[in-house]
Amino acid sequence: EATTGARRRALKKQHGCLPPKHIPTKDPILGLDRFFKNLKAYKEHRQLEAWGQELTDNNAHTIMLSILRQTIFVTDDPSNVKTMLATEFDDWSIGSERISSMTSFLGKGIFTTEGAAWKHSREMLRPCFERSQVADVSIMEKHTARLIDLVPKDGATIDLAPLFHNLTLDVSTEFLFGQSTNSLDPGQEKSCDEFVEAFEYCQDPFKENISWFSILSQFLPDPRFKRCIKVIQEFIDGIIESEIASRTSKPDSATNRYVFLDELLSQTSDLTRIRSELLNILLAGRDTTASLLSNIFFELPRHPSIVSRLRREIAEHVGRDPPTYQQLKEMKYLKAIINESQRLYPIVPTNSRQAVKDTLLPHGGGPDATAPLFVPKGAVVAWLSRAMHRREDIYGPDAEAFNPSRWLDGEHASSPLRPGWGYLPFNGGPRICIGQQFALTETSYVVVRLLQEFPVLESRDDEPWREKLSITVTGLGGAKVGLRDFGEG
Ligand code: HEM
Repeated sequence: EATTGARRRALKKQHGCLPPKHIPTKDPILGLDRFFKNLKAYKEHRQLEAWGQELTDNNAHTIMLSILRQTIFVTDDPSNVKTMLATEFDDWSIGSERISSMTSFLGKGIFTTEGAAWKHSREMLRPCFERSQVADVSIMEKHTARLIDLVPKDGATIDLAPLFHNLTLDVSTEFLFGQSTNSLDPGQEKSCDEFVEAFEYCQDPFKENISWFSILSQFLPDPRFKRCIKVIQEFIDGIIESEIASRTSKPDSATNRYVFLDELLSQTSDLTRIRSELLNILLAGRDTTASLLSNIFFELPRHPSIVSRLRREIAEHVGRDPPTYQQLKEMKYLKAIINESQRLYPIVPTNSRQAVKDTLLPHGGGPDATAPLFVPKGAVVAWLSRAMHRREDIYGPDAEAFNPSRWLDGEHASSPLRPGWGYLPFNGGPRICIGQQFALTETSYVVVRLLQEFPVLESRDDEPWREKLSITVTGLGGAKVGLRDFGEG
């Protein structure tokens, strides 16, 4: 029997692996200097940039770091990411940390499981998403119209970000549960405020204020967290029960609206399972789409010529009526704008996987990190989509600029752009975002409707984009704009 060491040496030799570029810390035991550097960057809202800078400073696309006694590899190399997410999918776990921290809040569902349990979730949910695609647009009009009602039409400054947040919550709950939180409707009694507050509390581990106390409190019991979980569970259970009751009282054809929960009820009768899947999807789909919309409305008013071209496309494809699903799909420039926003500001800007056995990555070894890399069982590899999306060797020398034309063949110096695994807003491989189409439809719909409604769109903020980082990232400054409608005449 070969020892682990001998086996590993043989594996490295066989594949020509070289040692990684290890970035030393001043504190060699805990790596505390790096920890404090990260904390400082986080507080200054430039953590993502600082991580990317670490790669640039070391002139390598893959490095090895030690933080608080944990060794992690950091990469912005597309072939490494492809290996973890697709080619060698079975060698990689979503990580014990993610599973334990998120299961307590979301339960076991598509986002928090792996292996056979995850496969089962994915198979059960896929048809629900496929069937929902065309129906989405009808849900969106009602909520978008409410958002438009709340926007001042005389050019007064408004931050659209909180409204997008409410919009995606109202749309997601209507789509998933058949009952909307209606947070944008001033006339509705807010019966779900308690649920919304509890859901938001559980989602943000640092409660937006990272400090010594908030870090320490991660290790202390949190009675409020427990109370919030109870509120969330009771709220969803109530919805599931009322949906079951309405299914029994009405035959299938009595309602023609699409409800995800109905689809799910026809696949399983396990209520705990249904509750968990709904929460998993609500978490995955809500803030992400709201942040994407905010980022688009951060950039658009800063680029009047891009807005003019988009308006021409809307006029040609849609006119003044609300867009159909088919029309949205045909709008190439709109798609290029969404792509470009997700390139510069990917909503899931960094992610990681943990090796479930000794394994290999194609790059990361040797002084220039281009030789194969040996990764021991248990090691964590983080990838930086934000840094990868700004690589000049993939996107050209203007990689830091917002320029949707780069996505249109023949319109940019690096055309045709085919970034492959160098562009990953929704990840790739078997765990690719299952709600991608839903998110793109919702985003496209809202962009088109707002531009149709408001011929004037002005920026009211000259700050650069800065990050507000939690599990996902959103723009700290939101989307402050001034809008004017067509007026009375
Ligand atoms: C702009 C919006 C969105 C972005 C950027 C986004 C991004 C992502 C990414 C990067 C992942 C992979 C996470 C990982 O494996 O570590 C993911 C997974 C997932 N997303 Fe999205 N997402 C968006 C919207 C949505 C929407 C609207 C839904 C549902 C309505 C949704 C449902 C999911 C689910 C259920 C998963 C887990 C899939 C699995 O593990 O098999 N997402 N998303």
